Amino acid sequence: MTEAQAAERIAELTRQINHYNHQYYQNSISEITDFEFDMLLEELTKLEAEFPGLKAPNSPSQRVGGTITKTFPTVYHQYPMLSLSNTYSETELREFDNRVRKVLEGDFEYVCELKFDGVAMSMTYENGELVRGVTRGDGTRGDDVTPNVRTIKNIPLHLQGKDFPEKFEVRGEVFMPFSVFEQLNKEREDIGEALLANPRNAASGTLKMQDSSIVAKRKLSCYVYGLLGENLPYESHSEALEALKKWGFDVSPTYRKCHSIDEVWDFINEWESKRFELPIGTDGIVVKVNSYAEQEELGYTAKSPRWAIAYKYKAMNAATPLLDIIYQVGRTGAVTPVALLKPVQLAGTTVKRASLHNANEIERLDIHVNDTVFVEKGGEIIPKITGVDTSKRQPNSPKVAYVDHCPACGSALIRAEGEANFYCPNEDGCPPQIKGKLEHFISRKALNIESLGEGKIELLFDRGLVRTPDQFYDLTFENLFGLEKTFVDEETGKTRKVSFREKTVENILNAINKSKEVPFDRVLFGLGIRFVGNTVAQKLAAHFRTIDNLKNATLEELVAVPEIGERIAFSVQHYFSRPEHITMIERLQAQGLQFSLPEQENAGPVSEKLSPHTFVISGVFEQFSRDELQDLITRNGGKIVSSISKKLSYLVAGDKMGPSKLEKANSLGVKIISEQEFLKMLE
Ligand SMILES: NC(=O)c1ccc[n+]([C@@H]2O[C@H](COP(=O)([O-])OP(=O)(O)OC[C@H]3O[C@@H](n4cnc5c(N)ncnc54)[C@H](O)[C@@H]3O)[C@@H](O)[C@H]2O)c1
Ligand SMILES: [Zn+2]
Repeated sequence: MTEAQAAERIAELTRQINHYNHQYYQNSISEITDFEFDMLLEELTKLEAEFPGLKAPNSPSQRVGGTITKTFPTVYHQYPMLSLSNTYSETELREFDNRVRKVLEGDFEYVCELKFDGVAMSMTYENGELVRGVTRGDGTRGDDVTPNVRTIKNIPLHLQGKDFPEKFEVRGEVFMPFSVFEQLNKEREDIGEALLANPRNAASGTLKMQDSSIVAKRKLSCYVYGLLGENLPYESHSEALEALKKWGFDVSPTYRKCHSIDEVWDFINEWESKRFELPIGTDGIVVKVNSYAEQEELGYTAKSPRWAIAYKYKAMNAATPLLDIIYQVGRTGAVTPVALLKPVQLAGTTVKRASLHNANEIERLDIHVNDTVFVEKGGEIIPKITGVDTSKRQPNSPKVAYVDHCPACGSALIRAEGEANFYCPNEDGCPPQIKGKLEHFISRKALNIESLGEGKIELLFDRGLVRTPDQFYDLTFENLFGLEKTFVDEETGKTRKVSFREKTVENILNAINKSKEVPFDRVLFGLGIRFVGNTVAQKLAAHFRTIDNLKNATLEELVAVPEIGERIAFSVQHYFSRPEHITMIERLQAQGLQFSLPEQENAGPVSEKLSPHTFVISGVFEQFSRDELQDLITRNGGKIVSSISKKLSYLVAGDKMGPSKLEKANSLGVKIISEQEFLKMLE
């Protein structure tokens, strides 16, 4: 390669790596696999070594890849948060060991730890109290996300015992367990939101959220793996880990001291498949020299310590022919393509299907009919297609054409601007949407009609007994008794019989009757309005109190509710614009379902003290949730508005208010008051 060719290639690699870094760290999106990314970076590093004159001082090979955001306060790290050099090969791991042994004399120890796949976090403690949580950012400066870190249950706010240093920093990995991730995606699918790609991206996206109460619901977790500070009384990494455990931190019990690189290699082999049994994602092993004095001797490069290396496992993948693509239609009409594959063994399971997410993904992968594709199983349960083996492509094989009509009802599909998914617009006439809506209505968080599981809904639908939720309430013993159907599982060929015996029918009718007591917010959730998940339903119910108020709300009134954006507001209005929906709600009301919050809470204003003032509330408050505060304002004659304008009477500012809001209020001369000052107004 000539120098000119190298320069061109370096420029191209730099551009690509910067782009993927930006997507990964700023937007929590992986456009390519970690392995592909690491290969690009390795290629760049090698070229720069060969042509040192072409190495730019700010090349991505020289810098930690992350970025800081503009939405959180920026904090300088006391100790830089570096990256780890990484390798996928045993040879390079042994080369690392050789380099270490050249510097250190005699025997030394390594500590091997699992590399949990999440987001690095720096936590500072003073006098035993958590005072700050900061992301890695660009390594020098990170985002101060303390309120979000406080919501993580296994990060102690106060330390146990007494023998901890006055001030120190702990490093750890914040991650989302698989079970939480799957539940979150299920909820997102339920309300028609785009699915999150993997638990790491979900964890990093969650930490960047402005509303800590939502972060708390996401159930993040943290394993700590490092201690830093001045004059600490520990001589090695493993001693520090033991101390951290004593003070109440969660240190994964999986680490091990090793006395040679062979022992390290054994540890790596041992976890290669065992890691899949863990409830969280891991992508490798971190090998660290144990003694602090020896770590200092080895030192650092600009980007990573010389005393540690990450051995990364290659994701398990296999090549297999694509047999077909089928299109599933969900409750909200979203169409999801699923690849049917020639069965192939992967990480101990037989894979027959893989998710393709959406039309963009098929386009990006450039899949042609009959292609041989690569499937990969990361930690996630559903395998994914990561690429096409183009060498096996049959000549003249056409590109896969995405369906343009609903496979279930034949309607022409639509795609809203900026959305990845196609939708079937036939919301009240498309069988999978109808069945999906019925299943949603009876689900536990909605009307909770136990004993009407999936197969039974299908049976009721097939017999023409129930098409809309109000028809559940017309069902009688005679309708149901004796109904029967045998289902065949497509995958396994096993059959399952659903039958309505006397006891079953009684249970169902009881549950239907009991659902009339389910509170308004859950009924609202059960209606299955797109983008109205259970949290949104609670907020709407608390704010509007009755279905009539909600139905008649203007767009402006809807977006004035905290957390309700235009997308939700439009969807709510669209729902109530359909006469079929109004008729159905009226029938449900006539059956006695709850369409308002109880009377006593529904009392009118308790005072007119705040009239005729307008309020915007922003940030997190000490004594009240935002909903409570908002309720307090309206019940005392004040009015909540959505945006800051010159006419606004007060901005009630809590902790962690966005800087842009503050700036706007200041520039318009709006009066800014604290929670305390606000409470004074009510005295
Ligand atoms: N797919 C993409 O588009 C894309 C883009 C950018 C980066 N990446 C991936 O991210 C990697 C670079 O990220 P990085 O610099 O954070 O490196 P890294 O994630 O490979 O290693 C450093 C990080 O490991 C984590 N870690 C987990 N367990 C640890 C332990 N026991 N001890 C110490 N650290 C531990 C820490 O968060 C630390 O910051 C790349 O190698 C690539 O795989 C992917
Ligand atoms: Zn359809």
